[in-house]
Amino acid sequence: MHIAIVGNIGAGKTTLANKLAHHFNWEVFLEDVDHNPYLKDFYDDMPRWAFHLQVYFLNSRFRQVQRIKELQRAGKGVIQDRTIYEDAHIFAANLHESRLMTERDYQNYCNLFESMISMVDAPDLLLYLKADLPKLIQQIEKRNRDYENNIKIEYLKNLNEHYEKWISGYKNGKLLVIDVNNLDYVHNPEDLGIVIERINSTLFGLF
Ligand SMILES: Nc1ncnc2c1ncn2[C@@H]1O[C@H](COP(=O)(O)OP(=O)(O)O)[C@@H](O)[C@H]1O
Ligand SMILES: Nc1ncnc2c1ncn2[C@H]1C[C@H](O)[C@@H](COP(=O)(O)O)O1
Repeated sequence: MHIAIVGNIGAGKTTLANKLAHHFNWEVFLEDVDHNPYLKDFYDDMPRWAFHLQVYFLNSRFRQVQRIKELQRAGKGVIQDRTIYEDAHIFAANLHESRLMTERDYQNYCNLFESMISMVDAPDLLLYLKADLPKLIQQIEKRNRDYENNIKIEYLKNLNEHYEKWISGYKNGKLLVIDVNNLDYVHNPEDLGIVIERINSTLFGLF
């Protein structure tokens, strides 16, 4: 079983991924953030570092996909925090549309993505955490990563629009959309229970 959690920056993916991994006793795959050699530079100067960062994330996500396949073959369950689809359909597409990535770099990136995606299996469940801008801003501030302090509201808004468009056309497998605006699974166990019930019901038809 492979559940992938998708959603905008600060939506609560990592927090939920850890909680679900604990609940189901499955492996968790988190994003390569703390050791990412480009992320801080990217936030300082997006046009300069956009392509480098996208290639870095694409490769790290692709490696993750290979490790997830191995675990699945061994019969293990996996929770994944963010997917390779989001790199291309959300972040790279947004950088291109916002003219922060050149046409030439974007086409080069898309060709690379196309070569890789044929070797990627869709998750058994794509769990989209849908959050409005105030919730995202509040949670990004709460997390307080220094390089994210200058993220523009416009950037988050554009990413949210890309998420809505992508999710509305997602046909690769089961999809569960959870509005997290009024959920607090950090402090309220009942809220975590609601999410788990909805996952069980979507995956196994329970409840
Ligand atoms: N539903 C929630 N309610 C309240 N706080 C949350 C919720 N989800 C996440 N948080 C908090 O918001 C911050 C960002 O969450 P995180 O899981 O790192 O988001 P993401 O991985 O999507 O960027 C963390 O400090 C986390 O404790
Ligand atoms: N593909 C990406 N392009 C640009 N930025 C990205 C990409 N994937 C992740 N990020 C950024 C967004 C956040 O600042 C960190 C971690 O993501 P989070 O949603 O907080 O888990 O990396």
